[in-house]
Amino acid sequence: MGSEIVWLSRVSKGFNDGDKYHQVLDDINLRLGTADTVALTGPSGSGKSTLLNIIGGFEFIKQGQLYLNSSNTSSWQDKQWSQFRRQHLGMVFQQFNLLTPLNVKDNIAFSLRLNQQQWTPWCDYLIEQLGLEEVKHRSVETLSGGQQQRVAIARALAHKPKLLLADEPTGNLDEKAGQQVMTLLTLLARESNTAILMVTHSSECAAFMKRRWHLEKGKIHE
Ligand SMILES: Nc1ncnc2c1ncn2[C@@H]1O[C@H](COP(=O)(O)OP(=O)(O)OP(=O)(O)O)[C@@H](O)[C@H]1O
Repeated sequence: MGSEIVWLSRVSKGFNDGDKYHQVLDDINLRLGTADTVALTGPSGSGKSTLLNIIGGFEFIKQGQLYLNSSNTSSWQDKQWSQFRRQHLGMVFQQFNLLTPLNVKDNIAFSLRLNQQQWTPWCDYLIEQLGLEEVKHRSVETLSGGQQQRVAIARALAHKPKLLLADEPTGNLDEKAGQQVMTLLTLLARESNTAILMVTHSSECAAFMKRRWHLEKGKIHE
């Protein structure tokens, strides 16, 4: 084993669909190294979100092994999963899961506090770079979809995670904002050695990542 942050070995996953079994991932092997950046593409329903959910511990596997930070997760209990997520994982999913009574700054500060971390100049930098300066004291429920997406991105990056899982992180953004987000993500990967696995349908966004994985019919092609 090398310095992978994520290693999947012979992972299969499927779901029962009525009386049929639908195989989504078929004997997948993949490695994501420190500071690796990967664009994950594939047709709708090919299993991209399922793969992210497995790596984040939201879907469990019965076949194959998942190693995170060189540790085999098959023996992990809830405690280890929450510790890994708090300390090392940033997630931007299609639903932003923001805390709606709170304002922008408090949403970011709340997730830092969960991990006993303080607000740092990096957080101010994120707010500025993501164009959230003017709305930072506004309740997130009053923001547009694109603004909420940028808050979700700031929150996911605030603790400089080792691994960022992002599902269409620029889906609600216009081209300029999308490019700014991609520039930020690449900067983060370089500065903090963060590995990024990002689902995207945009070839412009995919071009910011070093590698590309295409998922189709249960298999990953690089
Ligand atoms: N919890 C679940 N129970 C049953 N089937 C599921 C579950 N999660 C995913 N699936 C099925 O697994 C397949 C892959 O879904 P997934 O959401 O991972 O695809 P995707 O590539 O992310 O799609 P999209 O690009 O449309 O978001 C789909 O056929 C979906 O219906």
